[in-house]
Amino acid sequence: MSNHVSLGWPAPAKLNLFLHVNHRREDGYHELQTLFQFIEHGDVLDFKVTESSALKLHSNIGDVVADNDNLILRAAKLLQKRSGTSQGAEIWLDKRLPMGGGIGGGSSDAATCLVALNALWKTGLSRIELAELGLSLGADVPVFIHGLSAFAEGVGEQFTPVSPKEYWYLVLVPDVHVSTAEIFQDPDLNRNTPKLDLNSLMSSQWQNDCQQLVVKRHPQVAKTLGWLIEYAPSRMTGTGACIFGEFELQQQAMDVLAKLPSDMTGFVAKGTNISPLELRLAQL
Ligand SMILES: C[C@@](CO)(OP(=O)(O)O)[C@H](O)COP(=O)(O)OP(=O)(O)OC[C@H]1O[C@@H](n2ccc(N)nc2=O)[C@H](O)[C@@H]1O
Ligand SMILES: Nc1ncnc2c1ncn2[C@@H]1O[C@H](COP(=O)(O)OP(=O)(O)O)[C@@H](O)[C@H]1O
Repeated sequence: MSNHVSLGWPAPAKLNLFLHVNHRREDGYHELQTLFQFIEHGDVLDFKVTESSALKLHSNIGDVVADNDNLILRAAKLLQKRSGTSQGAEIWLDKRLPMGGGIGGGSSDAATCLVALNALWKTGLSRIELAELGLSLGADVPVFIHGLSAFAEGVGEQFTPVSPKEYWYLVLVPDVHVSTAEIFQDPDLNRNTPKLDLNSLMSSQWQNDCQQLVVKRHPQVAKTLGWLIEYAPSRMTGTGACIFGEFELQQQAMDVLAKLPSDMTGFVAKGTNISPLELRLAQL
């Protein structure tokens, strides 16, 4: 086996351009209608295939996430089990995305790991099979595996590729952790938005049904949204806490970033309807 390290596998972030909560099911899960778009900003993973089945992760986040919980190692183990391969891997994670902010970094890492190792181990699973594996790790993993901006329904597992406008975004990261479970359990969540067909959704005004509640519960999110909305149409992604504003031009987003108060953080990135992971896969 060679010492070759396969470098530069991107794990991009996503934004939920809209997020509607339609219904709470008997099992407590919520049916959603949401529009995912990737952004050109994310974590980066490197992989070295090994002959022994051991899996080893090196990362720049230390032990913030225990190995047993890390979605990268959990994804690699699942693929080993499902494919029966005897190979292992050494994996390096360069974590650049804020964690738990609704931009999907953990899910994207898991998806990149499944797609990259399936190629490097030559385990030959189809995209659909990989997405099925990924779904057991989290509702947002399949869209990252398919790699195209998509409208998703159900609990996020049924989707249709769509091509929303690729704006430049200024993404602000409030220094607060919003628990997805807590938001979905909150009696005040607006969970009864009527389901609409895709055409009506694409042409209606986009909103995030979790935003009002998160803003009420977390003053830091309210303050961040209140600041950004003065400069651009802005909303929350996922169950928070990140807020994004949309701009026609990179320079406009950079100009607003330059005005950011010292107690706020953020970054500028372009929306893209094809995941950067697809481009890396095509280079193999
Ligand atoms: C709602 C989204 C939109 O992108 O939020 P973000 O995580 O991105 O903020 C995701 O689909 C989230 O997916 P994921 O982050 O995998 O959620 P999970 O860990 O599976 O769910 C955490 C908890 O939230 C609740 N939950 C989650 C998803 C859903 N459709 N209905 C729910 O009621 C459940 O109580 C679940 O136990
Ligand atoms: N590789 C990983 N990167 C980020 N978070 C991870 C990872 N593996 C497990 N996690 C766990 O998943 C949680 C949610 O991660 P993340 O995907 O960044 O948030 P969100 O779904 O809100 O965008 C983190 O708080 C962390 O405990």
